[in-house]
Amino acid sequence: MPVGKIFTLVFLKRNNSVLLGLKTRGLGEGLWNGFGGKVEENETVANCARREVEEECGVIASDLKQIGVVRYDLDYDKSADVVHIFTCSKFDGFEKPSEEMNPIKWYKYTDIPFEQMWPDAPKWYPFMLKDKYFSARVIYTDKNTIKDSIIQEFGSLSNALKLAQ
Ligand SMILES: COc1nc(N)nc2c1ncn2[C@H]1C[C@H](O)[C@@H](COP(=O)(O)OP(=O)(O)OP(=O)(O)O)O1
Repeated sequence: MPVGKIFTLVFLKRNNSVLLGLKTRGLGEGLWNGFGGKVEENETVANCARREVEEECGVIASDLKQIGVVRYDLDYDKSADVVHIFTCSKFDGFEKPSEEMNPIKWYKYTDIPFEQMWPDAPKWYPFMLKDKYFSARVIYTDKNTIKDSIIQEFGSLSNALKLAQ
């Protein structure tokens, strides 16, 4: 399946909590997620991650670390999307909601609202929360149904990125 869109998704962390936002529009509307969006033309993945965090929750990320990648095969769309996953535990400014993510809320790692998130989230969040390098591939038959998935942990990011290609 040809890769269509490339996205970023960033998780700010503090005291065993992660900042999530409720998406108010577009892809994933009504679901809690990290902060991110489409990589623009002539933009690096890391610059996209930094820009989206500032646009969507108002802070400047200073130690962004890419830890994984998820490839989504969307059977219903006959296309595949790739989402680059980052974590960040140092940032400047105060987090605030935006037009696209409102409200925002710090969730304890033990209290994440998986019932109001994309169905794939519980599969790879454990790796993200532990800052383990990982690669995942998820096949959706429709927006609510996962046909198959594979998640693998790696010792380095470069190896993790290979599986998603
Ligand atoms: C298909 O499954 C998905 N699961 C999860 N957990 N997250 C996903 C999935 N598909 C996309 N995402 C993430 C990737 C991005 O962080 C957002 C979607 O970004 P959006 O479409 O809002 O991108 P923007 O560039 O911000 O869009 P606008 O042009 O509308 O501002 O969800």
